[in-house]
Amino acid sequence: MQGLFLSQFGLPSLVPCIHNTLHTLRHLSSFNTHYSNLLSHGALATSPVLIHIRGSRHHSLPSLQAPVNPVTITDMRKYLSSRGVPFQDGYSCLCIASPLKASCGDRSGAADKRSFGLYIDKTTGSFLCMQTQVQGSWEELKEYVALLQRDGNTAILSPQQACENARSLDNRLEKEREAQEGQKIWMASKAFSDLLKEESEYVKAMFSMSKISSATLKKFCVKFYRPTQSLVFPWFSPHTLSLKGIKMVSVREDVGTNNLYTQLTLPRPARYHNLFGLSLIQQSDSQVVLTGHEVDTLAVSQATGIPSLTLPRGPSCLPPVLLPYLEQFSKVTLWLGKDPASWEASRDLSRKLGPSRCWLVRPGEHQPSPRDALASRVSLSGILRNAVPAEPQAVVSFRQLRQDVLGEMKNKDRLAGVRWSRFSQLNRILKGHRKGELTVLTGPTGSGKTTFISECALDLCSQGVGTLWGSFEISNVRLARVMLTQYTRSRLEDELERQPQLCHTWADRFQELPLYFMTFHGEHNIKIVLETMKHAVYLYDISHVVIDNLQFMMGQESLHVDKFALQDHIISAFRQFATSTSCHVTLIIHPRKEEEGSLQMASIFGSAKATQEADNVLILQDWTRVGGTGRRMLQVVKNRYDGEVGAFPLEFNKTTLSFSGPPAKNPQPPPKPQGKVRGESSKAVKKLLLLQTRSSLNRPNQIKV
Ligand SMILES: Nc1ncnc2c1ncn2[C@@H]1O[C@H](COP(=O)(O)OP(=O)(O)OP(=O)(O)O)[C@@H](O)[C@H]1O
Repeated sequence: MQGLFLSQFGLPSLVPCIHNTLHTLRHLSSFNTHYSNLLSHGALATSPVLIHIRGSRHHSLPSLQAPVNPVTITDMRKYLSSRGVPFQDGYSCLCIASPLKASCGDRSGAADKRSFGLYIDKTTGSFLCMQTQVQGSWEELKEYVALLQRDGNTAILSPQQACENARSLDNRLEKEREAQEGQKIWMASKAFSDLLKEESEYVKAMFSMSKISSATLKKFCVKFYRPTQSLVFPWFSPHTLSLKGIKMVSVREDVGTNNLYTQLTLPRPARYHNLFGLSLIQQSDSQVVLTGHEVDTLAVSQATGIPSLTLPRGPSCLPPVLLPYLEQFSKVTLWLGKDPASWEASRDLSRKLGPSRCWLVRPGEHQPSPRDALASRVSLSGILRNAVPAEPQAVVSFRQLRQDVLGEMKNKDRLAGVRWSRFSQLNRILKGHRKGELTVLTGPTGSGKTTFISECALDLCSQGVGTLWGSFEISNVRLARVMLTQYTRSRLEDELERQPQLCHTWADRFQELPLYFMTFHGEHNIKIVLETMKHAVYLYDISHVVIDNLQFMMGQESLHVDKFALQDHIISAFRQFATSTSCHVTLIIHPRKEEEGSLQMASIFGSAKATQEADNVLILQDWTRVGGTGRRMLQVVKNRYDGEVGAFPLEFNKTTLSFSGPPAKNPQPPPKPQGKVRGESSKAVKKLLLLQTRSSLNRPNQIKV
């Protein structure tokens, strides 16, 4: 699967490397063949997550260290013009008549002009042919164009060729397996019209969508799967209208009035590229409302009649492969939720979509989420009319800033950023991890800087913060091994022999984290690193980049360049990157020299530029150096957000390689990711359970999910 990602987007220097990590662990404790047998006989493939791992385990990683050779929009335009290929300049894509053609005709009759275009992503050059669904890199597209011009004809692909063009056999089989599972669940799910009235009402209440009419649910083909009490949202191919996948959302009762929901997609999230509602879009539609949740789309559509689509993985992620489907809209309104994080996300996503056509709904007391607005009878059309343009203005008055200022005052805590779950003392001082900031960490050689920042970043990543590592000093495999140990809070290598299944269950969960690694090792040029970071932000919605460490970017430059000036230049570049992409950058910098006593702000290598540009400066103090007991202390010496500084002790645990909390006595697999939903439904869950036990409904055969 990782291979698909890489070839698909032509960015081979970003690889999730859990495969290698397990490989290393396996060697460490002479991992036996028993586990492989279990896998090949499918004994572990009881859940979609395991299916995914089973498939990916057999893949070999693509070649690392391939050069990043980004193509610019100017290059693309020039190339197409020089080849005499007419193109349309869209918002985020260039559109050409596709040189590819599927050998099977369009069977649905639903195809329109849009379906025959080939869309080229203006940022990456990767393309998507709507009719054949072939995706590829800019280089591959150039090959197709050359082929077309040589033969003077359209390149005819069979559907199978089309599939194989972008996917390995393993990948295809895995995908087909997932699709079959999805199909089974879909077939066993009930349309709302087939539920008893009482049951239908309770299900709606359970999912806080009492005001969503049955007609709307029918229009969007939403179903209910009784065995797991889940809403099932379909993913239809916009071209053939066949079922490509599903998203299941389930509610679990929580203490108090809140419920927890779990979400599962088939295919799994990395491949779930559904814009829910796309099959209902007409060619003539020129405006759309983008939401972060399916029920919000139902609410918008029902209350306003305006076409609405849901992002596949919540408010903060828009895979670029979906951009071609949004090209037809000259007005896109982003209404992603009711919290400040959704507001930030909408501003970030508007950059991808082209800000000139984007309008943003600012969350506020009178502007809740679409689902809540419908429930409390607030006019959704009115809220949409209040949307503000996303295009930044050069000069503004307080009148335009007023809402933002008041919003910041009201949501002070939430704006402080994502809070660490493992480092409460860091929350006390820094308040949270905020987008667009630059953090500098220093500490004596070997004091544990990498280990500490690895745990901090992992903590955030586990909460959904897309993270990209640039580990220039230690290999990605070693780093991922440290992270996996920190994630499980146990020595997994000791468990591999006794409980291989448990280890792989942990690895499965770890693999689902939004975590990526640059494959640069040793010294590298800052320009290439920055280019890779920019691409990662665009492709994977990364919001935290860790660079370990700055010194590895210095050696590539000419010997004649002044070292301090060079470092200043690199720091400015990272600062600018953080600001322009809204991405947090954490930069490890070695201290100036081995100084006696504890380190100070001035101990950081180079001029004062690093500490001037940084929003946060952290020092990992080694107490042994000042006659202490060997413990470490983290000192926050700069905090631009609210000025609070301070220090707290860090206790290192050698078993778990962690600076936080005790080791797990019996490591258990972590719970699946969960989120909170409104509390309307706790009672409804109980009632539904009662109703289902009492009623004489015939339950379909349970399918193991
Ligand atoms: N507080 C600690 N006490 C003892 N060992 C530690 C501590 N913190 C980290 N280590 C161990 O020390 C080794 C080096 O740690 P790490 O690579 O994190 O240090 P570093 O400061 O990043 O090193 P460098 O200066 O070379 O970049 C690792 O094996 C790690 O497990």
